[in-house]
Amino acid sequence: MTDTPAVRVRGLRKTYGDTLAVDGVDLDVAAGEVVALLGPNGAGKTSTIEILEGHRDRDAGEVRVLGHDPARAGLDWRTGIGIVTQDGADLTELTVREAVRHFARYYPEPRDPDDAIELVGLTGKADARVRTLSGGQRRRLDVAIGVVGRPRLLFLDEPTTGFDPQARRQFWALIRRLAADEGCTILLSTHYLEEAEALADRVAVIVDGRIVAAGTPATLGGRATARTLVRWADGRQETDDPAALVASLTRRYGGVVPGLTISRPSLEDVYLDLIGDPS
Ligand SMILES: Nc1ncnc2c1ncn2[C@@H]1O[C@H](COP(=O)(O)OP(=O)(O)OP(=O)(O)O)[C@@H](O)[C@H]1O
Repeated sequence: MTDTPAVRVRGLRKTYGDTLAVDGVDLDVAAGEVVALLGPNGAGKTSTIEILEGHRDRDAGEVRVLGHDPARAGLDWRTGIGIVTQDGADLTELTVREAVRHFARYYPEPRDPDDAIELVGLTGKADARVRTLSGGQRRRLDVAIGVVGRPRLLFLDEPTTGFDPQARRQFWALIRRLAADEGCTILLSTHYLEEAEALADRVAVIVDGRIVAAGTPATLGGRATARTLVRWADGRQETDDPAALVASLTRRYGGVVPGLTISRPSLEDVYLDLIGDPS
């Protein structure tokens, strides 16, 4: 990692008419880091990401992406960035290989398009027309297009929507490889808590256009220091010292404690708490 952050955002604001979509977001992403944006529908994740990509204007705030303001940055800057949007481009009549080749031409040192297709597991569909792909296969193509230019910084807006569980695991492996082997910085949004937990060095939770919590998946919202819930066949207790409680239960039962489970709040528990879910 270098000292210059890949992304530095201060006081970002964006309104659409009367809707305040982004309300004073501060965000730093260090070079080489994987950061996940979490938040309910309409929280402002896509608006934030699209401003960082240079695809949307902002109303206020400082934004630096790879050291430049995306609202004014040139072609050189753009070639350092990979983008996977929620919608994807309209490529229906091209084949998968033609589509990836087309985008590879925009970059000075692209990957071999066939390598990018292989990275996302679409080799068997390289000659298929884009319109014939399933939803999950189409999303994989979007990811291939996002990484074909060997970006230093990759934006992924809900990249695994529609993926089957195996495809999601393969995608996670790809993201880890890009981060670990190529030093690629990654900012992604996702609704899958397990995806954030599997991939992100840090997560930021956005609600109503504001970041309400940020931290590592293990520590977000005080998760690491939250009390442990110990449950057994005929009781339950929250405790700071689960080992002592289990030892005393073991003595009480004279051996195996029936129905014993020990749990900390999951990332999903913490997240639902942060977004104010009453259930
Ligand atoms: N082009 C637009 N015109 C008007 N309002 C918009 C536009 N784009 C977004 N909004 C509004 O801005 C708010 C934030 O939307 P945004 O798409 O950034 O949220 P999000 O967190 O990405 O949501 P999701 O998880 O559903 O993708 C929402 O209230 C949305 O309706």
